[in-house]
Amino acid sequence: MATKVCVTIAATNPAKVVNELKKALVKSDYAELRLDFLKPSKIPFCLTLSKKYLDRCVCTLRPKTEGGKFSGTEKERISILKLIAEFEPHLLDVEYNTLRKNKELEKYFKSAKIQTLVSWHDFEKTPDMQTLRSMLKNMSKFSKNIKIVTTAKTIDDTIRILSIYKTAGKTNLIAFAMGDYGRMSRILCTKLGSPYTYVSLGKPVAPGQFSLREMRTILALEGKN
Ligand SMILES: O=C1C[C@@](O)(C(=O)O)C[C@@H](O)[C@@H]1O
Repeated sequence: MATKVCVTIAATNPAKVVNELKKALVKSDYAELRLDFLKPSKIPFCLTLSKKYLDRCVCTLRPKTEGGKFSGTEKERISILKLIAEFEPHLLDVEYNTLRKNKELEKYFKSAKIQTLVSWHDFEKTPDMQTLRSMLKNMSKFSKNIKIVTTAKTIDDTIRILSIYKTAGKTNLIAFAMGDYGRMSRILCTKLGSPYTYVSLGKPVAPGQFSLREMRTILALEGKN
C-alpha cells in the first residue's frame, strides 16, 4: 500500500487556506487545517469555503498551552471544536489534555460519532519508555486514532519514540519526533504503521518537517509510491 502524507496548512486567512488546500490535495492524500492560525471569527467561513475537501482534512485548533496559536478563551475553543465536528472532517485533532479535563466534550464526540485524533506533544524532549507507554495507554481510552509527537535531541530519543509502535496494538498510531534528530522518524513512522506522515507545502510548520516534494521523492525511492 502506498505511503500516505498529510500537508499541514497554517495560512492566516480563509482564501489562502482554500488556495493552499487545493494545491496540497493534488499530490497529498490529506491536509491538516491548522485553524488556530486564523482569527476565531473567521473559522466558520473558512470551514464553509473548505467544505467539499473536508473529507480529506484533519482539523486542528491547537491552544497556546500546547504550542498552538488559538487566541480566544478555552470556552470559545470548545464551542468552535463542536462546530468543526458538525462539518464532519476526516479527523478532528483534539489534545489529550483537553479531553482528559472535559468529560462533557468527550461524551459529545462519542455520541455524535466524531472521528477524533487524540494528540499529545512534547516540544522539549522525548520522555522515557515507561511514560510513553502509559501515555499511549491513557490516550487509547479516548480514541483509536492516537498521535504522540515528541522532540528528539539524540538518536536514542528517535529510536525510543519509534519503539512504541511495538505496543500500539489495534490503535492507528502516529508517533514521531520533531527536530533534526527526529527527521528520520517522520519517514520511518509510516513503515511501522502510521496512517500518514505530516509534511509542509513549502516552509516547515514544525521543526524537522519535510516538504511534500521532498517526502514524495524519498518515498518514491521505494518504488511503490
Ligand atoms: O501534531 C502535528 C505534527 C506537527 O507538529 C509536525 O511536527 O509535523 C505539525 C502539526 O501541525 C500537527 O498538528
